[in-house]
Amino acid sequence: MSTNGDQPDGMPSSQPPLAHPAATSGISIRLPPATTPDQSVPASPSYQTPAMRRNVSAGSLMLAAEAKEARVRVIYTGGTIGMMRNERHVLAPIPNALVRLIRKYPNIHDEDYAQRHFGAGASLAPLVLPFVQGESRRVIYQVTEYSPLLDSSNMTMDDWARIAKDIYQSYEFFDGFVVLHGTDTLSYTASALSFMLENLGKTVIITGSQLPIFETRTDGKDNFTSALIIAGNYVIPEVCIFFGNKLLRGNRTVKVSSNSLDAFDSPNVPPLAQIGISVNVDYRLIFRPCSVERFCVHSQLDENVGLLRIFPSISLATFRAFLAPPMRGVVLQSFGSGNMPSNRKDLIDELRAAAERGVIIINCTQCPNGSVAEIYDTGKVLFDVGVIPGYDMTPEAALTKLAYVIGKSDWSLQVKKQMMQANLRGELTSVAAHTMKDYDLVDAVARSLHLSSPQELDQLGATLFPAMINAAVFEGDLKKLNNLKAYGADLSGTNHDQRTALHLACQLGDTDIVRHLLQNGVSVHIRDLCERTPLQEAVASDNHEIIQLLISCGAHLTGSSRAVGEQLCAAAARGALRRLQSFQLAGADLCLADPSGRTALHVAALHGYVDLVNYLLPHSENGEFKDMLGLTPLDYAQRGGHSEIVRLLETSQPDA
Ligand SMILES: NC(=O)C[C@H](N)C(=O)O
Repeated sequence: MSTNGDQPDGMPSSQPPLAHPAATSGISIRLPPATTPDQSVPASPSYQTPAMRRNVSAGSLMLAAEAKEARVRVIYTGGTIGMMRNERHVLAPIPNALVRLIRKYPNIHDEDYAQRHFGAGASLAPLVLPFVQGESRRVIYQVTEYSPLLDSSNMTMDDWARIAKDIYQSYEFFDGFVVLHGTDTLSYTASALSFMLENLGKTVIITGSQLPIFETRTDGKDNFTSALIIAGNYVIPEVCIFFGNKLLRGNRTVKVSSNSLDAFDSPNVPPLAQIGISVNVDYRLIFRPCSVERFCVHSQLDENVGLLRIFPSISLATFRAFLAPPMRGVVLQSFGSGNMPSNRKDLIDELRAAAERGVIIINCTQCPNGSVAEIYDTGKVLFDVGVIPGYDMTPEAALTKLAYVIGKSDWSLQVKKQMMQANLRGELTSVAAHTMKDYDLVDAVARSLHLSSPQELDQLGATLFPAMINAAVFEGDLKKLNNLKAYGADLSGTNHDQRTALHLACQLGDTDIVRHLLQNGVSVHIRDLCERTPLQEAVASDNHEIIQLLISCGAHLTGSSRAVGEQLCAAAARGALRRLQSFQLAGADLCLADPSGRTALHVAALHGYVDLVNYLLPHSENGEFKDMLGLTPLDYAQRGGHSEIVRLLETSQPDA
């Protein structure tokens, strides 16, 4: 790995999806046209625009793809991070200031790299994080600033929906997402987004700061750069919060301090990652979506929800008013392990009546730490009147989950209640953790090797488990895979070449194992040392069933359009029809050109493959592309003397 992060020409591209407009312009990252996604509609790949094809065939080749890069979209909503003191001497967000500052800040933006790769002086050019030792990818990022910028106290559910939709619309263009946000309501936004972003496969990090980034002393710079590094380099398919050197699961967080730089805590779950000299991710804690479904957004939240914190001598009038229509969901913040005054028949009757009216009432503790449980008579009384246990959910998570669940108009009341008790995104712990010691198997090996320190054990696990998982995948042994998981192995773990078990299973073409790994949350987005994804392995082995499985899980092609064009041309030169079909199934635009501007159709015409020409023609806009020599597929067919193909191409011309 070169120390400055530049890669030699010809390295496989790390460009995320082909759709990335920077792939065609080589200058700036632009976003796809804004459309409003239907709720729960899967994202559709949009990397086949005619403009893109024209650009590629015109030889406007992507410079950015030459370096090993990751693309991160930054959504800047407001918050102290971008605030300055106004004429009233109080902090308020300043429009159009953040990006201007970043461009001048060499620790956050490498102007030299940006100029070399995206063109000189382009104020729209993407921002570039200077290369970070120890991380494999240089982060290229684009900031979308919202208008108006908001203090997070002014944010509403509509703002959450806007963020969710923006992530949805650009999902395939970026490797990860960072949301800059005020800290006051950040835990609410993080919790809400964790539910709204369904089957999330990429890293989403929300961060902000306690001191403005414009000030000499600021936590904003560190929080922002660490969030960028993690979002670009680590596949953590969760909505996280980065603050105070810790990466926390968003829906487990609470803001615990209004002035400490360590403003957030996750009382019931340890940090997903800690940032010291290096980034240490605890992959065993990552909550992974385990259904074979694509990423989508559910933006319909119900606003008729509330938090009712009981206190000694609370009046019946207050209680009744709070539970009255239009209220549809209430988080009852009870005492201790879920208790309320059991001698207050008036309140209990009110709760029973509300539950019978269909109001969903969730019991969460007022304590910052711990869970509700049926331990005391004063707690059992709530269960008995139909109040649902919220286990160890934070009030923020319980409230936003209620808004999300009640907003699911196609779920019955019974399903909604079940969902409130289910662990949807790692937001609650409903059963005691299993008792098997995580590292039993590794312990046994360690004992025989006389290893003892926790670090040595961890290292042994990280080395042994991927190898053992791969052996099980190679043997097609599902039982062994399950056993390894029970022993504490992370099925998403990577080998030293950064390949996961899913890469191997796709390469081997074992559909059952692929399905099993996907159902166990193994990410489809992890790229190995050579930048290959599981989808590329499936294409290379021409396994259409596996390609479809991966696509239905949100996989998409990555890499520059030129690289795909080269592979299409290579397949066409071999007459490999099935490979072309594999690429098409994987979402590739069959018109993508190689560096000489030649498409698969040019090559198939030159080599006289009639079946390929027949297959490619309907996807090829009449086959009129010109390569760098100005030659069309028809010219190639004529020069090759392939009369059947000449006829096919001539009859496909619009004026034929
Ligand atoms: N530190 C902060 O960002 C606080 C600010 N009031 C906000 O939430 O927008």
